[in-house]
Parts: sequence; structure tokens; C-alpha cells
Amino acid sequence: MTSTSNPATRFRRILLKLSGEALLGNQDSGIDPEILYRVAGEALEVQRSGVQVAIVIGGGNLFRGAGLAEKGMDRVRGDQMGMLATVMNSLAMQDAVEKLGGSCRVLTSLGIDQVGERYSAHQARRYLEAGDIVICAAGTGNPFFTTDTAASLRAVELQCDLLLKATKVDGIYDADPKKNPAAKRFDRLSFGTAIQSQLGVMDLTAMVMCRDNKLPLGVFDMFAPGALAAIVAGEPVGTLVEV
Ligand SMILES: Nc1ncnc2c1ncn2[C@@H]1O[C@H](COP(=O)(O)OP(=O)(O)OP(=O)(O)O)[C@@H](O)[C@H]1O
Ligand SMILES: O=c1ccn([C@@H]2O[C@H](COP(=O)(O)O)[C@@H](O)[C@H]2O)c(=O)[nH]1
Repeated sequence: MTSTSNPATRFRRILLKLSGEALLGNQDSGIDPEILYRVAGEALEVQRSGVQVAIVIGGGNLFRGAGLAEKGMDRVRGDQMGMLATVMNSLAMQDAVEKLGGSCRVLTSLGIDQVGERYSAHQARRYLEAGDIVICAAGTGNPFFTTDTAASLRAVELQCDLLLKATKVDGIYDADPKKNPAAKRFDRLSFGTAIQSQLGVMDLTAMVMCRDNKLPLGVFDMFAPGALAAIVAGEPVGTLVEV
């Protein structure tokens, strides 16, 4: 087995949580190939620099269980559709990584053998050490959770040094910047402050999971080219949350 670990880099293994909704780009539904390929290329660049890269992708561009339930669907069934949406996004990302010359595995938390191998933390770690990008699809496999929570859970299980949330805003603000243009961005803050002030960018279950396991969390703009490589190189991009 070849290891991708490189002592010269700041992080050995990261988990990158990608916004499903951001994959929409300027489209009304589905996946914008330009965004998909750019993000795949950036993840691959970081992986080739010697950092092991696991990925969790949201499903907000396709379905969210809560939204389906509001329209009358059974919540559990709606959440299952949401989890399957993350599988579709994961397959698209796997395809893009492979088209760019990388090696990528999709491990799913729901049993869909023909589509992806069933998730196991030990197998995921083996693939990461062998130089594959590993996409953890279908969230936690359970309804009533989000892919933010799945990302924090997988990051802890996979012994990642850093969880990075790539989203539609460029960090954590003292209020939702999409609703309040006067909101101020934090460069750094503690989990205590983020949790107490209920700063909505990441759900509370995910924040608590990171805090309790001393896993630093970075939040940055998924549309900013080069941001991922810069963060991994130790540059202060977006917001860093620490214990
Ligand atoms: N205090 C805050 N700071 C920054 N963003 C915030 C804050 N409060 C709410 N938000 C909102 O949170 C959103 C990101 O959260 P959301 O869960 O929608 O993420 P996402 O990355 O789009 O997830 P998905 O993968 O489900 O599509 C941002 O678009 C922003 O408008
Ligand atoms: O563990 C999980 C993760 C996700 N879901 C469902 O999938 C959608 C899409 O995920 P987002 O985090 O909103 O992008 C989510 O709304 C849930 O319906 C889930 O049930 N369990």
C-alpha cells in the first residue's frame, strides 16, 4: 500500500463537506458541470499535494426531507430521498475526479451494492491511505440528520485533522449574511461562542460533535477558486472554529 501522507504538509487527512445547493450554480436544478469539475480539480490538487481527502456532499440541489415533508410527504421517506440525492451528487463527483485522472471511491451509508460499496470506517481509511479520494455518500444512513452531521461524524471516525465546510458564504458571521448585509465575519472563533450564539451556518449537532472531539472546523466559500489549497497550506481563509 502506498501512503499519501506527507510530513511537509500541514494536515495529514481532511474531510471536505461540499454544499449540494452550491452545485446548482446558475441552474434551476441539478448540477452545474463547471462547478463540479472545478471543485473536483481542487480536491485532487490538494490530494496530490500529500493530504488525504475524504468528501461528504449535501443534497440540497435535489431534495431535502424537511422540504418534502412540508409538502405532505412522510418525513422518513423524504429523508431517504434526500440521502439518495447525496448519492447522485457523490457519483457525479466521483466521475469528475476520475475524468481528471484521480482515483475515487464512493462508500454509501445505505445499502445500494451496484452503486457504491457499503461504508465502513476501516475500509475508508485503507482507501485514503492508498491514495484514493473517498466520498462518503447517503449521509449517516438515518433520517432526521443532515450531511453536516454526517460530515462531522465521518471526520471523527476517519481521524481527520480538519473538517472543512465549503458553502455559499465565505465564513461564519455574527448573523446570516444573506439576510443581514451588515453582518460581520469572524476570522476565528470558539465552538463555545458558535454554539451559544447559534450561528446558523452549521447545524448544532455537527458543531457539538466537532467540539467534543476537538476537531477544528473551517468554513469557506465554495465559489472562491484556490481557497481550499490556501487553507490546507495554512493561510487564513474563511473562518476557523476551534475548541
Ligand atoms: N451566522 C451565519 N454565518 C454564515 N452563514 C449563515 C449564518 N447563519 C445562517 N447562514 C446561512 O447558512 C447557509 C449555509 O448553510 P446550509 O446548511 O444551507 O449549507 P449548504 O452548505 O448549502 O448545505 P447543503 O449541502 O445542504 O446544500 C449560508 O448560505 C448562509 O446563508
Ligand atoms: O444523515 C442524513 C443526511 C441527510 N439526510 C437527508 O438528505 C437531505 C440532504 O442533505 P442536506 O444536508 O440537507 O444537504 C437532508 O435534507 C435529509 O433529508 C438524512 O436524512 N440523513
